[in-house]
Amino acid sequence: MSHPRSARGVLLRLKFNLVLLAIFVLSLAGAGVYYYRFLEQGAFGDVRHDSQVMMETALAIRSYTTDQIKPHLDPLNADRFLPQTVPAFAAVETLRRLSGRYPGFEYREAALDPTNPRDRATTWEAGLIEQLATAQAKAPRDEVELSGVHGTGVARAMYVARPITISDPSCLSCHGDPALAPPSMQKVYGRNGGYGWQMGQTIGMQIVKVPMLYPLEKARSTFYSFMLSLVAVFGLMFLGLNLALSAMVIEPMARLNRRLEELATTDFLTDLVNRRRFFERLAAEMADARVHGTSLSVVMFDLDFFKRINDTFGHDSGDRVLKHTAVRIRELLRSSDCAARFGGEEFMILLRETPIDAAMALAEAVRAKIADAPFEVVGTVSASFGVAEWNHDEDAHALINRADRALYQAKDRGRNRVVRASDAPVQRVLVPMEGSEGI
Ligand SMILES: Nc1nc2c(ncn2[C@@H]2O[C@H](COP(=O)(O)OP(=O)(O)OP(=O)(O)O)[C@@H](O)[C@H]2O)c(=O)[nH]1
Repeated sequence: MSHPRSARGVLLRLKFNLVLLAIFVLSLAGAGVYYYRFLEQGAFGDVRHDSQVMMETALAIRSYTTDQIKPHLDPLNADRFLPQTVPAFAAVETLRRLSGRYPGFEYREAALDPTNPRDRATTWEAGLIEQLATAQAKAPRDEVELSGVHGTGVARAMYVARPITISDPSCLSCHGDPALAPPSMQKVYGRNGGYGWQMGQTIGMQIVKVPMLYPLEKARSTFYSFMLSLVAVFGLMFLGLNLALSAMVIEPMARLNRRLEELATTDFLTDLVNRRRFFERLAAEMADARVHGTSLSVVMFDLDFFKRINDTFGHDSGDRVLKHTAVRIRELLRSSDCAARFGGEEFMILLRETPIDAAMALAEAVRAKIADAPFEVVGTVSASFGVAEWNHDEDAHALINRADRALYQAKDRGRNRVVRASDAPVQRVLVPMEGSEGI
């Protein structure tokens, strides 16, 4: 009987843990998706910020070159062209030093028809310049900017691009009519590119690239640490809740169930098992005996003239006789035997692996144990016994009926004796009592 109880505990724990696991998996998935997006957005934000800073740095270098360097060095340009006086050159060269320290950070000024061939736009850059030119033409006064992600894997980078649109007429002194351009410049770059520019024309773009690999990897490792700590917290919670479940629910419930089971199967007066439990044990022992081909006997006995004891000494004295009878029976039984108070002053003993002769001997010992020593207050008490061995064909009722008939024969023959049951089945049907159904 302990198996179904522990099975109930296991089932309860299993259900509880499944619910817990489902909640955890859902929470983990929800928190994971939310947190990963949050970190990814943070990484994009950082990269965007870095690219803006870099773009502003390039603009600062450009304007410093135009305002502070170019005016001083321009007189020298007549003899020997100094590219350092060109704002684009100054910005590109300065920020190139930065990429030595921060690999992947790039600044470029790409043009469709550049003076310096190294500034020639790639196909992808040319497409961007077209887009910027279109946007700038639509909104000539606005600060146009395009940004996005370009490249894959390690080369994946965020770019920010701004158009280079001719707004200063002085630009045309070098890039308008080639005949008017400084000869020293033409000596360096030739006359093939970078001329014929118009005011308001978008001739190229400034483009900044900031690598995404590091911020995204940082976001990913933060994400894995977070998820790992969530799993660890859940593991501890899982353990704690299981311990609490055992201590606060499963164990008390099991104790309560054991107590209820005891109450439901024990006779409160004698502490022997009751009729219901006896039939359960009998069914189990019969099944076992059938499988193993062993013998099984029952001893049924009834105290003699018990009504007289009650009437003479009072009901409480009768109760004490019942109690002490149980004590005397117990002293003679093996732990594998089962004694029950069957009802009133009637008792039953189930003897496993016991043939009829051994059962008769045991019944005789019980009879002597009751009859030979007087009970307190009431004195000598005797009992009559019926003993039957199960024949492996009959059901529990037929076996009990045979023992019952033998018991009545013992009464008929003068009481205080043991009678062996006949092998013939009893025609008379016992009225089934509580707990005997279905046996
Ligand atoms: N004190 C006490 N008496 C009980 C209890 N249960 C049944 N009895 C009494 O047991 C008596 C049984 O009487 P009977 O069935 O006439 O049997 P008997 O007097 O023992 O006579 P025989 O069985 O023929 O020897 C009745 O008086 C019941 O009231 C109980 O729990 N306590």
